[in-house]
Amino acid sequence: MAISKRNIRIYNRNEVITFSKTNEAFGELSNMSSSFPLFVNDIIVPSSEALYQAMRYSLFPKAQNEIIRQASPMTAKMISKKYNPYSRQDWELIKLKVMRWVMEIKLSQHWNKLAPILEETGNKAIVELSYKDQFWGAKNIGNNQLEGKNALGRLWMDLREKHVLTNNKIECVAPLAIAGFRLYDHDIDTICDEDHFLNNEEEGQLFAVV
Ligand SMILES: Nc1nc(O)c(N)c(N[C@@H]2O[C@H](COP(=O)(O)O)[C@@H](O)[C@H]2O)n1
Repeated sequence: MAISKRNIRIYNRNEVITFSKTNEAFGELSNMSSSFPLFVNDIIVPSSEALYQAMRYSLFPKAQNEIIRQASPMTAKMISKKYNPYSRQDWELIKLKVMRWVMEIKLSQHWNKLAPILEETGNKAIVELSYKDQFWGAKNIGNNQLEGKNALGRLWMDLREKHVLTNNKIECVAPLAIAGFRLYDHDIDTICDEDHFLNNEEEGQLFAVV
């Protein structure tokens, strides 16, 4: 799909942190990672990709359910494609806000894993390296240059600056003020990190007392 030239960035590949495949360096930052399930309205959503795609159909619970049932983030995206004609009409206008909301939940609920990874990126630009997606990522244009809007990388950089570098953990994520922002026919609650996902050390301590 052609994208407007506004907000396009060019990065020198040698000067930035890139992520692409989930099993490679910084792959945790990809929405295609299945290691970061999310907890929304008492529902476990297997990946950030599934949550983002499900919100595209926030008035169509059947599509949401089929997307959220997928353990594989890529399959969730593929299932979502099938329902594209039933997308929210305002999707192109709200999708960046929705992605930001999803990423805040991911960072908040997996702070112990993700904050150190974002810290490790220092003050370098973070870029989602893509073969074709110049909206969410940037692609190789030769001469060690990457070109794209890199929306996902830029959202991570903003979260890094506002929360990680200032050690300002996100405790609660408010729902977006968007009409019909619903999951399975219910309004979305403010989502507070109540340790739904204990890390191994915390789990060990819990079991040690009983
Ligand atoms: N692995 C992968 N393959 C693609 O073909 C992609 N376009 C992406 N990008 C990710 O897809 C999500 C956005 O989906 P929409 O194009 O808005 O439906 C987002 O998670 C991108 O990071 N990844």
